[in-house]
Amino acid sequence: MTERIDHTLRDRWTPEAGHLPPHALKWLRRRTGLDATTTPARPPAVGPSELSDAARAALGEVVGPGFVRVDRDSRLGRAGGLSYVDLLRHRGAGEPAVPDAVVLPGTPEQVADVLRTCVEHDVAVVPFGGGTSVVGGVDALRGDKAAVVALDLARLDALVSVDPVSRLAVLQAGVTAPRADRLLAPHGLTVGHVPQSYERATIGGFAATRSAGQASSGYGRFEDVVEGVRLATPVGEWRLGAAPASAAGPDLKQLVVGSEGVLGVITEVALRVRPRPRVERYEGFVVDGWERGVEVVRALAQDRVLADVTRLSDVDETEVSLALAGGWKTRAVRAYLRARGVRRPCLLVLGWHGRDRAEVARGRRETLRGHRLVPLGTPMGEAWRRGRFNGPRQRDALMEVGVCVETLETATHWSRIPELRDAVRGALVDALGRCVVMCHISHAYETGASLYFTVLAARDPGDPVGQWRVAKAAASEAITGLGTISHHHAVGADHAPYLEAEVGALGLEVLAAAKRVLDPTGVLNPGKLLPPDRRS
Ligand SMILES: Cc1cc2nc3c(=O)[nH]c(=O)nc-3n(C[C@H](O)[C@H](O)[C@H](O)COP(=O)(O)OP(=O)(O)OC[C@H]3O[C@@H](n4cnc5c(N)ncnc54)[C@H](O)[C@@H]3O)c2cc1C
Repeated sequence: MTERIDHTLRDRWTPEAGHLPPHALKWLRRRTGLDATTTPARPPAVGPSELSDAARAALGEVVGPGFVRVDRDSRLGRAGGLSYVDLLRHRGAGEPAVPDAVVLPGTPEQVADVLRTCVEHDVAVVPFGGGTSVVGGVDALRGDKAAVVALDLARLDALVSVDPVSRLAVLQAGVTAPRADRLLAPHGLTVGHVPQSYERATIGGFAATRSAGQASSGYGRFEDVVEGVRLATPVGEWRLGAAPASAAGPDLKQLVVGSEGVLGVITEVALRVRPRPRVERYEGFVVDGWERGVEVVRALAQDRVLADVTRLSDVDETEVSLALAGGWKTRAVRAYLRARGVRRPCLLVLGWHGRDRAEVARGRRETLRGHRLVPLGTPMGEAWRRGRFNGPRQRDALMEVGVCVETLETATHWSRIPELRDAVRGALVDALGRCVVMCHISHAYETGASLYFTVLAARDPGDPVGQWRVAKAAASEAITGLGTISHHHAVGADHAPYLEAEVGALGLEVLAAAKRVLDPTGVLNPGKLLPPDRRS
């Protein structure tokens, strides 16, 4: 293994502290009423491991004793994901659920043996990839089991095979996204999957959550690029994906993709890969008004000429981007937009990938044909590309100064986009009072699009977790019936109560039946995906 993510860092994204410039702080005070008094972080309490000596010894026999860890840092480092509430818990507001041990198998066969051992010893198993879940997907819940372990897949980090003729690559589940690109680069290939959690998230995690990357318009969502899966379950191994397309019954592979570790542990994924683009071009444009912007993106999607990256910010998100950037360039952009008569600027970032300049130019021409957009040029597009992984660092900086900052997402059909956006915005504002709610579309389809919300409010120092829980519940209620409870963050523990409204009681029965077959004793990821009364 050539690299490891430092999972001990759970109260922020990276070791480097984030930084907010004074003008941004001033703007935040004005818009949210923030007074910037913060409660100092305190490390959470960690109780003793409840894994029995017999279970620990048996797991040690499978993976080697050094790969069963019960020390405080290892356990705390796999306690929960990286949502705002997770970060709060690791700063001392509420207690994270801490696994009794961390188990690090080195091969798919060891994963299968770990599962059998956990069944024998009544131990719950939480599959853990990059640990970037923002929906409670890796919360160390034990359900009705005697103990719970985090099954960290970091050692499954190899490129298994490449078939350049078929453009297929098989990667082990613990390979992180940057490592996948590095492993495929010598073959001239890429997965093209670039979510904002790119730096930490894994191939297995993407498959388990039906992730969507920033270039999903060009490369597809993750489930579109999964050609096959290898799944370890307590009752045996399951391999799926014999051909590029098949009429051999329902697509069972898609039952595994998105199963969030409740049906089995994905150990390998066969991926449809593409030639690495040699040329990438990103440009910024402005559209006057959100409604107009939505019309443009819908037309691009329905005419099948979306750029590989297509991202439309609403007026508030555009305002925040400009306010946080500050400086003379921002003032110049504002003056330019005023001069062009733009009253409600909405930033549209478009990015094209291709083998050469000619291909990129062709794609650009097709996208822009017939649309009158106000150009901001490549500097604005490039600035977005450079900063596209900065969100989590900005979140750390905002948390440092006492901001409640979180995101949530959904998707719906074009005809319902205005209603859904208004409903979610309204619910968040009602719950939080003075706050900033921003929204963007970054995944568009012929029939609809995702809506991604970012919320900024002054943190309630008395009950920060409760403050967000109330707002999140209000937003989830608003989404129910209008859109999906998750376009790409998945269900986890947080959205499980809302799944029935989306897939129906029969849908839950089908999932529960699959779980009874593959995980009869219910050791796999208790409390996730299926609501509590449907798990067994
Ligand atoms: C700052 C930030 C930005 C994000 N941006 C995006 C984005 O742009 N697009 C997007 O789609 N998501 C995004 N996410 C959410 C998250 O990164 C994705 O859900 C990602 O797919 C999770 O990958 P992971 O390896 O970290 O999985 P984990 O968080 O470790 O696990 C996620 C779920 O999958 C299960 N799981 C993990 N590995 C396996 C396996 N091998 N077999 C079976 N089950 C498994 C876990 O038990 C858990 O339920 C973001 C998260 C953060 C914190």
